[in-house]
Amino acid sequence: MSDMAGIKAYGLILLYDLVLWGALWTGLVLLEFSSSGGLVGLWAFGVLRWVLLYPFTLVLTEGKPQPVLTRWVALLCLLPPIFESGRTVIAPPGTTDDLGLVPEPSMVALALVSSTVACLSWEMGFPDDGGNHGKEKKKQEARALLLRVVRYCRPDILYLAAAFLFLSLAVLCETFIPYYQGTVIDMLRGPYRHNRFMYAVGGMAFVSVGSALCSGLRGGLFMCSLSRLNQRMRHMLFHKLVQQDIPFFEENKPGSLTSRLASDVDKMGRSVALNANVLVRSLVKLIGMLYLMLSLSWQLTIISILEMPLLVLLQNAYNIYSQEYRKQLQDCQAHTKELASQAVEAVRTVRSFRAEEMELQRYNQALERMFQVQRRKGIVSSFHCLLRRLITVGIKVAMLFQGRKLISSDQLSIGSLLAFVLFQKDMVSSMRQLVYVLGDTLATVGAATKVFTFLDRKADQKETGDLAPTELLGRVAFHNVTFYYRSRPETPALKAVTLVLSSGKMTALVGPSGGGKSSCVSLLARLYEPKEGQVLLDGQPLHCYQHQYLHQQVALVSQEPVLFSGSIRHNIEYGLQGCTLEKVQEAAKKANIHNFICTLEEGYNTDIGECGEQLSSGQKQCIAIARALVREPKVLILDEATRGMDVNTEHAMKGILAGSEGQTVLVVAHRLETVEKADHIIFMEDGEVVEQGTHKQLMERKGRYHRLKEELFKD
Ligand SMILES: Nc1ncnc2c1ncn2[C@@H]1O[C@H](COP(=O)(O)OP(=O)(O)OP(=O)(O)O)[C@@H](O)[C@H]1O
Repeated sequence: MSDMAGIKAYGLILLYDLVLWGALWTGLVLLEFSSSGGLVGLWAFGVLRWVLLYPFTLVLTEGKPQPVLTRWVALLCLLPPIFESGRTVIAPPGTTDDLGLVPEPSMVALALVSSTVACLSWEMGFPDDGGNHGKEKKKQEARALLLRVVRYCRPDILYLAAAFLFLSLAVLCETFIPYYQGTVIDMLRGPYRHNRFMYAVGGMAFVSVGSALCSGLRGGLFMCSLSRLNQRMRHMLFHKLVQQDIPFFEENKPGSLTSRLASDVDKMGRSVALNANVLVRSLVKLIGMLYLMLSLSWQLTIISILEMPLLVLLQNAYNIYSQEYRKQLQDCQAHTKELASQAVEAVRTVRSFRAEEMELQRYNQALERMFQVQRRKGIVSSFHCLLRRLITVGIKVAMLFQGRKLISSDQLSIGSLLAFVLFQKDMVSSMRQLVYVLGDTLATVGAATKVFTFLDRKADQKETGDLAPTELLGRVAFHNVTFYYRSRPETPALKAVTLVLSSGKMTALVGPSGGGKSSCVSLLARLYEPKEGQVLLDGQPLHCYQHQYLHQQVALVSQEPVLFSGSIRHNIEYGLQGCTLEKVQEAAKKANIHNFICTLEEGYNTDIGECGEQLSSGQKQCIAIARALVREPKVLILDEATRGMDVNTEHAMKGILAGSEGQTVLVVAHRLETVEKADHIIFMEDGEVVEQGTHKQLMERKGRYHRLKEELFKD
């Protein structure tokens, strides 16, 4: 349905409803039924109105009414009995008028305004999108996302229920404050009646204190549930992140992942706890105030309500720009953060290449881009603010003119006008908040999407099995393994590699840089999955083994061992539960680092600083080796682990490599001695196994190994 056709349908329905309401009302008055019936009668009248109005809506829309139209019609008919039921419940006994079968005209007007405001607000937040299926799907997804966030709040349901209760009470009390203020002013003008004056002042004090108290409780409870939600979400997200496959971390920069954890989770939490808070608060307040304003003057109410559609239109236009700028700003912030952390983390490399100026330039460019976006966002925001103020002032002036007219014709008292002006101010801010909160909620859907994308992401790895044999020989076989890195889907890193690491033997992988040695190591450590072929441990594919078991049996010391901030002991026993100090010391002795550790004041409890920055690279490697050895692995992988060691440490390492009884050792080494001592040497080039055999055999063959030996293994 086009916009014009839609507006026409709304107009016709309203007209039909007026005629219907008039006819029913006249009929009942003539039959003298209008002043009896009570709540039941009101409900019956509402349902009857709907039964007559809905088929008319169907006829008008050829049987396909927009959901918003259906909602609007239902609200229009049912809000009067709902309001009256609410009023009867909260009003003190004996203070309500006798309810007739037909709702009062003011009640019908209130229902019309409320249903229009509610539907407009809903549409702004979650518009239904007729034939535009792509957009409609997006909106549905946004709705589903928001509902999903709400579902995550379930454990805090008690806090939230209490918070919403206090919120409603606070708002109701707040709504009555201007009303009592107007009453007090009117009393000051007329003859002084002590009891009534005290009653009005007491009422004002009561609602003011009640509102402050309930607001405080509401705020505390909301903040509490928000913090709990944040904590839960961060825990879940971090849990999910650490389970992801390695290619995922290559594709997603650490900066953006940590910003997901920190700011996006926070934004998402805010969208439910804070926005729901403002949403309910504004809605309850708006409806309450509309009711009181209509009871004071319907003409002034209509003028002040005009502000709403104008503000909605303005906000709608503003949201389109602001969302775009917000997204751009988020990207810019993430980029700037990433540049800064990259430069700080790699400060040694930056210094050694004298690249400070270049890094500064890159950072400045990123800052400049961010500034441009911020500036454009600021300009749009100022325009928006200006137009909003102009609308507000215009409406206020019109209201004052009309108010003066009503006072001079004795239709309104000065106190009522004052109360009205106070209500109007509040109503506008409630409407603004409502409109803002809907825009903001949609904007935070972006944050929720990012969080849930990670939360729902399944690691691109085969399901881990539950094999955990007590006896393991440690025989490794690569069977026709072909492997691609995800960032280079066209170039295979390994091409149909077939090789065997005999149990209890030491095998050396050698070859020129980029030959595929580290890729083999990564596959054996199950950091990646082969595209074709299999990596077998004792004849079983790696993924069939229990995760924990596999990483205890296959331990890796990588090219650049990563240590964590904390003590030396923490780093050696990393990932092991219940590891004794004796075992840690034993592993450290084997890795030839025990003596050094003993020279430190706090021994194994010495803090090694962030990423082990207080240690030399050789010491770091020794600790990484101890970390592997403490697991007593059946398969030990040393990927160029001899790099960066001093002569003593290197000698000690050779001892370990030679004397590792029953342990299958795979070493990617650059040094001649290490390779010569290996039981088996595999020469790799361009992702393929080119030659293999013992040192002697390969030297005799005088092939690639022999040719490369001099240059590659030169000391
Ligand atoms: N993370 C990665 N993403 C994309 N390509 C990669 C990645 N790591 C390695 N490669 C590529 O895969 C191929 C094999 O690299 P690999 O690191 O296995 O070689 P290598 O023999 O260990 O080299 P080096 O001795 O220099 O460590 C190379 O062409 C390399 O550029």
